[in-house]
Amino acid sequence: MKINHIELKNFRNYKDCSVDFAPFINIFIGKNAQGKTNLLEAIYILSLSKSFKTKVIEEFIYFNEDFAKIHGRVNSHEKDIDLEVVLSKYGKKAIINHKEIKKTSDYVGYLNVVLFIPEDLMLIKGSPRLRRKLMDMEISKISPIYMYNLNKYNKLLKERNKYLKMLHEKHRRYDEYLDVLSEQMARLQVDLIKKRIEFVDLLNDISSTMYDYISLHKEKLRIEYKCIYKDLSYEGILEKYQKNYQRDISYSQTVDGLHKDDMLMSLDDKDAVAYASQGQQRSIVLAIKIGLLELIKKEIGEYPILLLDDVLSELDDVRKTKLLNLIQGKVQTFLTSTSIDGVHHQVIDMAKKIMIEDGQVKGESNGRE
Ligand SMILES: Nc1ncnc2c1ncn2[C@@H]1O[C@H](COP(=O)(O)OP(=O)(O)OP(=O)(O)O)[C@@H](O)[C@H]1O
Repeated sequence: MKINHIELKNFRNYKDCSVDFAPFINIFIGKNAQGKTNLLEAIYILSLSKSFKTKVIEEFIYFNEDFAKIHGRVNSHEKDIDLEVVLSKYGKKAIINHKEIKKTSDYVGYLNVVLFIPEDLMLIKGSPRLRRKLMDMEISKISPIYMYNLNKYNKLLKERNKYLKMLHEKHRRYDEYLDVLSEQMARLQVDLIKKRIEFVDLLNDISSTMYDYISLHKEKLRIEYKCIYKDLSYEGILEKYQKNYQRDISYSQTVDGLHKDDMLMSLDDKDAVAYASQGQQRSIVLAIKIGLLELIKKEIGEYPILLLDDVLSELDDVRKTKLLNLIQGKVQTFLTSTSIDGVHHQVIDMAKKIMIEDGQVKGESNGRE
């Protein structure tokens, strides 16, 4: 999978911009605050119709303009595809081959990306919400039905919490409507959790091998799904809900569910949250990101594209070299950097360099020029 070309209109600090990309490594080079990350963000939005930075649409639109447009030409499974996202005060429009797509789950999947940003280092020691977000995002890329059912589950969860709050405030006991919501949530969770477990098992297989390579065979990485339920059948999940109706009403909250699950990581069976050093955390995140590239390739038959925002400066020379070796000649990669002066690797030498200055492409060069 490759993105060959992008055009931006009124997107962030780009008034009008059009760039062709190289099939493997593209580096956006420029001083701070010139628009390198904005260009990466545009590719990301083209992929998922949402950003990794904000949900506020106005922030994407060039100051004082009415709309922003991102258009890209993608090649996937040897077919050319036109993707377009238009952002305005009326909302967001996602378009494939000039046809508007209403459901996000129908749009996602034509351009798959794996993103690696410095904040991802929080994945190990940060809140479980970050790890759930990673699982949900990545499974959604390979399974539109997962994304569709997860959205349904999240809507039901919101509705159930609102209802619990009302019951609590009016000092009422559970009723049939709470039964209906609980049944629907239990039914959806059976498949959603199964899919998460399958995904984490696969990620564990691939990422533990990657970790072994990155860490020079020092420790063994293990990733496991941590589920709140012991019995994963529909009846088992529903019974747990029914047993805890009174507790949920008094907390005005659905205490159990996949929205509380987690992904556990350990090194030589020691919990990474408690014991992993900074360097080990970097290696785990790197192993997970490379693992995701391989996992997506396994599921859909093509490598996704890789977006690295300011990541080279976060990695030491050994990890940098390992990463560049692994993606060399396989994965179309976009990276941002203020300078590549200190980075010595043939991947960097051969890359397409795109100079960014004040929301404009000020120069392009290929290879060793
Ligand atoms: N809606 C917008 N309209 C115009 N300019 C914007 C808009 N949103 C962001 N910008 C500008 O974009 C610039 C930031 O761009 P970006 O985050 O891509 O920088 P960068 O080149 O990646 O820098 P760094 O190296 O510091 O990360 C800022 O100058 C900001 O004011």
